[in-house]
Amino acid sequence: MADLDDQVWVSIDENQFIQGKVTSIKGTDCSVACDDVKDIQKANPPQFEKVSDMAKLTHLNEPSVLHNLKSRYQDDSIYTYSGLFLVAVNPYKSLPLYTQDIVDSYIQESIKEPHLFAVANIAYDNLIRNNKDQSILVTGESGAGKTESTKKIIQFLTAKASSNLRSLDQQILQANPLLESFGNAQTVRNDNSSRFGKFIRIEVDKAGHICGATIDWYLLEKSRIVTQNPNERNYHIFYQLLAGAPAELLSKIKLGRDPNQYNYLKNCNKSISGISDSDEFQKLVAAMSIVGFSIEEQTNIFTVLSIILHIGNIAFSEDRSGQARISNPESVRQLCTLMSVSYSKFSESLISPKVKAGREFVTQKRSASQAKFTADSVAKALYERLFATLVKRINQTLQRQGDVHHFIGVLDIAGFEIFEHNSFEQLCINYTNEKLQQFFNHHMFVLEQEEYSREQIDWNFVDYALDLQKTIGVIEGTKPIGLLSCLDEDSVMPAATDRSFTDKINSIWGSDSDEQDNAVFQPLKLKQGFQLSHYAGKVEYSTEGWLEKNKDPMTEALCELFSGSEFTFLAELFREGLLGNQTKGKRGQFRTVSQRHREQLSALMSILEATEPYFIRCIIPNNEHRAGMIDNALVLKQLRCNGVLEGIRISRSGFPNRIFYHDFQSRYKILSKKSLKGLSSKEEKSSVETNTNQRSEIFGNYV
Ligand SMILES: Nc1ncnc2c1ncn2[C@@H]1O[C@H](COP(=O)(O)OP(=O)(O)OP(=O)(O)O)[C@@H](O)[C@H]1O
Repeated sequence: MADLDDQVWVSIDENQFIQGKVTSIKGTDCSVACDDVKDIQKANPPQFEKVSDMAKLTHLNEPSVLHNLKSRYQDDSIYTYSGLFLVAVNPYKSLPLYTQDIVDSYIQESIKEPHLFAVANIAYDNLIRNNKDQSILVTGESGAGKTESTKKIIQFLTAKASSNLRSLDQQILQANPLLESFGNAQTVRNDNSSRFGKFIRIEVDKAGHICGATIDWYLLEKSRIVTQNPNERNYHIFYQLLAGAPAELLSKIKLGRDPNQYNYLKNCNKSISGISDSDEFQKLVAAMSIVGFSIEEQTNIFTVLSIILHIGNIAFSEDRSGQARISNPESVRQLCTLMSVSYSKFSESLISPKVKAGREFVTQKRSASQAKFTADSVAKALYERLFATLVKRINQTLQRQGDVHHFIGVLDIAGFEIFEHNSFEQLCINYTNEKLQQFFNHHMFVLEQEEYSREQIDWNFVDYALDLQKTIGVIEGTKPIGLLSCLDEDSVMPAATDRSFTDKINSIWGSDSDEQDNAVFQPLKLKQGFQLSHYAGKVEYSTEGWLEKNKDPMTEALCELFSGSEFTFLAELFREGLLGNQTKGKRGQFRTVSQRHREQLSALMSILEATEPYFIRCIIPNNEHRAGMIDNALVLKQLRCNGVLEGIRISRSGFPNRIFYHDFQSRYKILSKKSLKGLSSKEEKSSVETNTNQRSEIFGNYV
């Protein structure tokens, strides 16, 4: 409880706090100089104003954290430490924080202010000192600044640990425009939104120089190829190609310049204000050359993009019996020439495919909408495979001969998502974040434990990683069967539907036990779906379309057709193992999206667990993309979702403050009976111990 004249925070609703001063205390009643209070939390003394590490705050509560971030942000101090986290608030304006001079200052450690460079610098130094791999985990919601932060970390590392080969540094930096052209798109939240997650490992040799890099990618948003919201766009590359490619190239790959000619591009935005797609194309081609793509390879890649756009233009009609027909056969013939596959086989696989029934093959009749669905699936699969090849090719260039001693990995992955409508994609991303948060909690636990035993302090610290296990168990568990395994089972059952899958998981996880109100899984009463409690909050998932979303869209016949193409680049896209998912499962089916994601995630977690991690939390300050403005509710929501508040909760359950003996002496010497002047550091320590033992009622457990 607060004392007279204390500065306090008063909550006026869940997300708003105002500062006040205690004016009188009578018994349990307390008057504060402000109105409408619900809850009071202590404010910090003035010397803590704008502290660069919030772990130092005497009162570590939500309003203090928000106030501190906000007042620093107003001074353009966008980076703040919060214990193990570096919090980065998107400035939405260009700040002079990333010049070569600033890079040099962080390398020389002449600036102490929180910064991405400071984190990267420590990671590098620890790699050398501790002889251990390092990882920097950057998360945040869309538009929060993850990709920009990742680029800056890599900029710093290439400067600090510059390779002996200048060309390699350049290639690492230039891989980015390539990834952005093919993996980023305009969305309502961000004009340059990454639609995939990535883990970039910067590899270092024994001498401490960069000797290579490897990029892993996760969960590319394939649906965007086929449909986009009206205020968004398809992937940048399509617009860049149409706007910037020379006329001869376009004519060679059978493309026109106008995006309105293509179904996959015409129903959404065509341009982004302030961006020239044509200039971006020139930059892309330059980057492709630096990364080592030959002109032939570039043309092959652009041809596949043309194929995708033409697949989107295949028009289907139906005859009287409901059998699909291709109504623009001439254009589809041209498309087949571009693909170097037989027209009859291709059209058959779309409108009347042969499928295995027992030992025999039977011809299936397809409606126009079914045929369109298959064509769209082919386009999506082609794009994903093209993206996979591109990254694989970049990795080949970035892998140098020479011994990789250790790496610093930078993970740039979407943060926790709670939308109005949450589907399979949100479950995958939230599951990933749940695992990453568990990793963080466990790491924090281990560090605390080490610290306490070093200081020989009695402790009873809980491993908060276990809190998250219940939810993770529901998603990935095996007993009785987790959501994802259940989905995989149903995805290969001919008779299963989204409804039957939902009923099944509800009956497994949503039993009517006494504990049901507290259970992490709850069936939804009014909708087809379920609710899951994540550390960041409860999320309702709708299960519509999950079976289709989870299946590999390519049939065996289509894979065979493409892998037999004379256009070898296209055929190679269907080679075994490209997506790591083509090794067939037990029943001869292709791997599902969920299987692949679980495998990738588990590989990622094993890598991360063997590293020393650093955590960067990017925050979007407002939804208007405006500089200098903080939306309290929005920022608090993110601090909850990204684990910063969870981290604070955990620190508060231990010993929240750590003060050097010397600082402690100067701050509290007035309370000591003895003179504490001129003590050696050893004496300082013992005098702090004596004084705190005597006055534990004053210091509580703060030291
Ligand atoms: N440090 C920064 N300095 C200046 N502007 C920034 C900075 N960080 C982010 N921005 C601005 O915010 C925009 C969005 O940032 P970014 O693309 O990095 O977000 P993101 O978190 O990666 O989003 P998504 O998940 O959608 O990919 C950038 O295009 C840029 O305009």
